[in-house]
Amino acid sequence: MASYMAFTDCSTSAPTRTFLFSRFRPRRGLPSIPPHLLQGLPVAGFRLPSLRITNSPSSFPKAAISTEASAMVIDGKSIAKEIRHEITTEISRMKDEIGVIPGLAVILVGDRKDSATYVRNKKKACESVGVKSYEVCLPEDSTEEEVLKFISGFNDDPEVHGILVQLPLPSHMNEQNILNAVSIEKDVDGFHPLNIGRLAMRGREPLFVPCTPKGCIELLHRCDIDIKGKQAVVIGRSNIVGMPAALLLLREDATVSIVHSRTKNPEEITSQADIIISAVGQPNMVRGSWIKPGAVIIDVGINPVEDATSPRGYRLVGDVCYEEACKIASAVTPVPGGVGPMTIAMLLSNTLSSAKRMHNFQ
Ligand SMILES: Nc1nc(=O)c2c([nH]1)NC[C@@H]1CN(c3ccc(C(=O)N[C@@H](CCC(=O)O)C(=O)O)cc3)C=[N+]21
Repeated sequence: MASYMAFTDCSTSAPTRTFLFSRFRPRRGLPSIPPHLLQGLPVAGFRLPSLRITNSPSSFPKAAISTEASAMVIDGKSIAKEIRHEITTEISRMKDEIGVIPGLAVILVGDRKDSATYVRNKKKACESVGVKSYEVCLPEDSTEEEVLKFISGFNDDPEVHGILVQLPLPSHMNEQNILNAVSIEKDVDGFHPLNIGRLAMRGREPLFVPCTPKGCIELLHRCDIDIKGKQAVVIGRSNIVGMPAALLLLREDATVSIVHSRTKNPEEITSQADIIISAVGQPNMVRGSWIKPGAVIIDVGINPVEDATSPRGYRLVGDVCYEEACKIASAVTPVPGGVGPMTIAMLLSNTLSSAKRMHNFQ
């Protein structure tokens, strides 16, 4: 337990090159070129780090970083932008062909500053792609019934294709009752037990997959990182990230372990992973020694740490000690600019799919 929680500060000052993997996505018909084969090729103004092919018994990772190794930074912000662009195109096509505009309703209860920021960002993102957003802000001391009344109104509103209740809710509310009330056809967060249940079952399809885990997998796909047959470790077992991330990796044919606060040897287990998804909310918990050389790291943590030199008085760091990870991993997501922007892109994507499904629009 102690070793799990122990972390030391590992400030993020390492200069790293930002690299948009998605540029390498093969266009139709072209074979996929694994990044490790692109050794030394100058691409889009960047050179890939020099990679050494090892004789690792597992086929992954083939590339271990040599000398002053520097992992490729998975640019979630650019990839999310590319996805928003694709969504914008689809939304205008739908509007032109059937006159439907996807709508997303967001319910915010209370005055947590971080929640207000997230909701503001979601609204901005909706505007940027042409999703119509409906926002309800209720005071902290609202009753559960009041929230349920708004959910029921949005459930019945044909212009609303997605409903999101910003979490966490005030402690006097029963989160389960509230999440259960969202119609599964509009559950763009994918938090309804029926959607999670289907996600957990082979041969069943959820209507929606939770946005953050979906964003993690989308990053791997868009970076041409194979998941099938790989050892994946998810750190954290929350309903909204860890658990669904593990289920998604399993659906992608990874061999999945979940490391959590009662795991006896988290470092030993994590250091065997080809892919690590960390979602615990402990700054710098995952140290270099937890990382197998060449592993791919998706860092979901967004942790404020004090920083007098920053204008806000704090800065955001992930769960993973970024500068150590950069020396050992083959690819790593930064915080901010990694998974966060993908979460919002996936929310827009789920809202678009919902509108398409409701109107039978392909
Ligand atoms: N029902 C519900 N659904 C959610 O999806 C949900 C939620 N409740 N409650 C809170 C968490 C958190 N979350 C984030 C979304 C985007 C960023 C994001 O875009 N972050 C940026 C900027 C961070 C900054 O600078 O403040 C980044 O990482 O680069 C972060 C966090 C969604 N959540």
